[in-house]
Amino acid sequence: MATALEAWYMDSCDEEDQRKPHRLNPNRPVSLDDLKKLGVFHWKLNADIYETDPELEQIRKDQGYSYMDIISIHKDTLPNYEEKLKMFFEEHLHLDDEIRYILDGHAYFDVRDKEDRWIRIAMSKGDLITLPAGIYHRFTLDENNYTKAMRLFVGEPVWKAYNRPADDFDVRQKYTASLQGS
Ligand SMILES: CSCCC(=O)/C(O)=C/O
Ligand SMILES: [Fe+2]
Repeated sequence: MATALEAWYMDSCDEEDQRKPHRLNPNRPVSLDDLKKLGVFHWKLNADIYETDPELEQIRKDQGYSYMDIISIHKDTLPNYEEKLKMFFEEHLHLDDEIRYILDGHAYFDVRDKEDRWIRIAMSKGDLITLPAGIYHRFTLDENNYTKAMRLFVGEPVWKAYNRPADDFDVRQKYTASLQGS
């Protein structure tokens, strides 16, 4: 039985290990509907059949995700592992949507809500998530220190990240405008 995606408001993790859950006490869960209001969408798929999965094929067709590759994030497989993890955890935005499908292992995506508070999204095998262009976010492994993820993209991929502050980009202004009234 697939477990639902879990997300929660974070405590401050300034000094402490970023890989810990960093829940508030008491926990303050965030629903899939709350995430949708921020432009964050989720699908649960069967990652055991990702190479032939018709559901994944349909999503790629519907959303125009023409590009895909697979990244394995582990100290033994990812060149410049420490440096990359540090970079992924810097608060940033992209000019395009970020689309990631977890094929194995675990990871956290943190996104800012409308009031600039951090929400932590726990990703595990079978979770496909899309973060909208212009949202401030960051990424980390959890305490298992491993994930394998499919990266999807519309057209030729652009991985460039703009660290905060990046408020002058059109994409950021469009994103914040899209939150008004949501
Ligand atoms: C799971 S892919 C590595 C993380 C990444 O590419 C990114 O932009 C995180 O925000
Ligand atoms: Fe990113």
